Amino acid sequence: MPVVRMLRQVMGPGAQRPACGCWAPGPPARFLGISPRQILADASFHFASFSETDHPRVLITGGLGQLGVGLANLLRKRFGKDNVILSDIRKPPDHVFHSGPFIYSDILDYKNLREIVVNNRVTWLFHYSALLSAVGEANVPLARAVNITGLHNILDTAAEHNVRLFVPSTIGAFGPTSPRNPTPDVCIQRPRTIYGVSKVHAELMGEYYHYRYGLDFRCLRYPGIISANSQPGGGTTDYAVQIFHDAVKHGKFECNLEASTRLPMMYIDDCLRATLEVMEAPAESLSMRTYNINAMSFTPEELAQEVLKHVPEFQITYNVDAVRQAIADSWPMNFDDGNARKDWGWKHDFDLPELVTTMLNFQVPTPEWPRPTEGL
Ligand SMILES: NC(=O)c1ccc[n+]([C@@H]2O[C@H](COP(=O)([O-])OP(=O)(O)OC[C@H]3O[C@@H](n4cnc5c(N)ncnc54)[C@H](O)[C@@H]3O)[C@@H](O)[C@H]2O)c1
Ligand SMILES: C[C@@H](O)[C@H](N)C(=O)O
Repeated sequence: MPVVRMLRQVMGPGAQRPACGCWAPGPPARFLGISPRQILADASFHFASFSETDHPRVLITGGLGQLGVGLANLLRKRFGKDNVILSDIRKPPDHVFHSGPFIYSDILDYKNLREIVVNNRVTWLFHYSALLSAVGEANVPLARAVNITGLHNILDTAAEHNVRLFVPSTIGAFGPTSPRNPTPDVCIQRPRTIYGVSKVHAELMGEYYHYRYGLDFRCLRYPGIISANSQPGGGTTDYAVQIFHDAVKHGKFECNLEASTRLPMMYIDDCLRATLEVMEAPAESLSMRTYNINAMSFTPEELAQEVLKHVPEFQITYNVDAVRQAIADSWPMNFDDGNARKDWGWKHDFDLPELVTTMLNFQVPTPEWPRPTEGL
């Protein structure tokens, strides 16, 4: 069988005529380096996998960060424990290792990625590996490798094996010349961090692979995400997580952003639900492939006022970190997510008062009120 015909079988008819109606003559050149024998083996594997199960077979990269374990919990409830594989380059804690499949995966290792996708018959991939805004500025070469080269490996693997791909973007994909209040889906994007540049690159490359090769690419721009039982990975919005721990433990908090710095934020349960909802949305409902999502927007001062309602002795002081402040000053203050609400029915559950109550309840579990399972 000619190589091109076999590749079309692997990628399916959607690969030839994507939603845009343009013709996608074939996969990227890297695919054509595969031997025909290998393609044949992979092709029969795919056909078997689609007929065997209604549930997607999921891989999460970078799954041991702030968001990945919560996402795995949510998806395992929905699709079954064994259908969701968490992966990372770090060693998982015991409770994560025993909660479902976990494997080592370095997204910079293209061959290993392909093996994982083929051997596990992966049909959905959530690509969470990244260096966030502040740690990215501290190590630009590593951020460039992980966030850009790693993304290329993911895109090629997903396109080659007909995998539906979710890549999160961020408020950090906008910059000082973007409209900031509110920031619409489509506007000027000239971020000034390597993190932001890599995320704009991811948005554009994913959309390009969609139109050119039929890749089922879906992307949400997340606000700063707030979670109680997972630590943030070195971003500009991390203060909005740490404040709750310090309020309960010490009754005070030293903030590394100025009191008036307004940023869009979201509770983790809303973020993970949005992620599942956009992945399950019918393709016809998606007028775009990259959407803003939003829930609330506040300053450190406003957050502190809300905390004060629950912790009357709470005090906030400010010791501004120049790097984080410059980043925050270039980001959106409010996010316009009207398209997500219109196209696939996005609706957040948590506003600021519910967020603060929930976060503080997590910090002080009582015997009568068992700790809820976050991210489910
Ligand atoms: N948390 C937020 O507030 C937020 C907001 C917007 C977007 N996002 C996006 O969501 C995704 C997940 O965010 P997070 O907060 O969980 O990030 P995180 O920094 O907490 O976790 C990232 C994970 O990637 C892993 N990683 C690093 N290099 C890797 C490599 N070479 N191969 C495989 N894994 C590697 C790390 O070990 C880490 O566990 C990221 O893409 C991030 O940009 C997060
Ligand atoms: C906003 C988001 O992308 C991340 N929390 C950061 O601050 O870098």
